[in-house]
Amino acid sequence: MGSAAEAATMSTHGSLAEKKPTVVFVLGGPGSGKGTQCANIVEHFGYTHLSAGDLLRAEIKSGSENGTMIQTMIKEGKIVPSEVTIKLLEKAILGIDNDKFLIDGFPRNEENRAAFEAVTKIEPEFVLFFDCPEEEMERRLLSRNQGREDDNIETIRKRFKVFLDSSLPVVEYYAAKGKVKKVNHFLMYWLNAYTLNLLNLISFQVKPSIFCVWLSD
Ligand SMILES: Nc1ncnc2c1ncn2[C@@H]1O[C@H](COP(=O)(O)OP(=O)(O)O)[C@@H](O)[C@H]1O
Ligand SMILES: O=c1ccn([C@@H]2O[C@H](COP(=O)(O)OP(=O)(O)O)[C@@H](O)[C@H]2O)c(=O)[nH]1
Repeated sequence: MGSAAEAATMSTHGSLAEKKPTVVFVLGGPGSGKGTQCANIVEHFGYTHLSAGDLLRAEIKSGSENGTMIQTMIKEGKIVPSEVTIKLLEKAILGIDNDKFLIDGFPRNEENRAAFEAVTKIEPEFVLFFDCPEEEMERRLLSRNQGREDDNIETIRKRFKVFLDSSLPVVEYYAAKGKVKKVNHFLMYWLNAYTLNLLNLISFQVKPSIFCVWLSD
């Protein structure tokens, strides 16, 4: 289960490939601020924010047949099989009358990435990458207070490892294609004041390399 080829053959009604929305992937470690900044971005620009994690948590709540499996994977900090997450993303995108989406927290590994491209034929416009040190992410997650079952120190450590081993290679893949706009945590401390700069980065499509000089450590 879960290969890109298998995902490509699953029923997708072909509609996402037809809709061809603009997609921006928002990536970063657990607690790096993806959700927080997506909320800022949608407030000012015409994007719809889709959090893959929120879609999976809603699926658990809905009592679907996959609910128990998803719950176990999230508790363990593991990555849910691509076909499950991609189906939820597809359903959400097709059900929303917009053509610009911020996809937050996906793709989380190479297999997610390859399966999404195989199924949807969509390449992201670019990737917004929130780069934040582990100790800062840990501090934030432990005080996030959203009652999440995975915001405990044991699962957090597992999620950090999965991020380093499986998710960073996805960022590197897109960086090699010149598609990554990196925002570092020093900027994020000031992000409320600097939100407009972040938004300009998106709306004017400034070359990532210029911003990497400005934004990175
Ligand atoms: N720049 C920041 N400085 C301090 N705390 C932040 C910052 N951005 C987000 N947070 C807080 O950190 C926690 C994790 O942020 P969140 O956006 O949920 O991260 P992610 O979606 O990447 O897991 C939240 O409680 C949020 O309020
Ligand atoms: O595409 C995704 C997105 C999320 N998850 C699972 O959902 C959890 C929480 O992800 P989310 O993006 O909501 O939170 P973050 O870890 O970034 O704080 C992850 O650890 C994974 O177990 C997943 O399997 N695939």
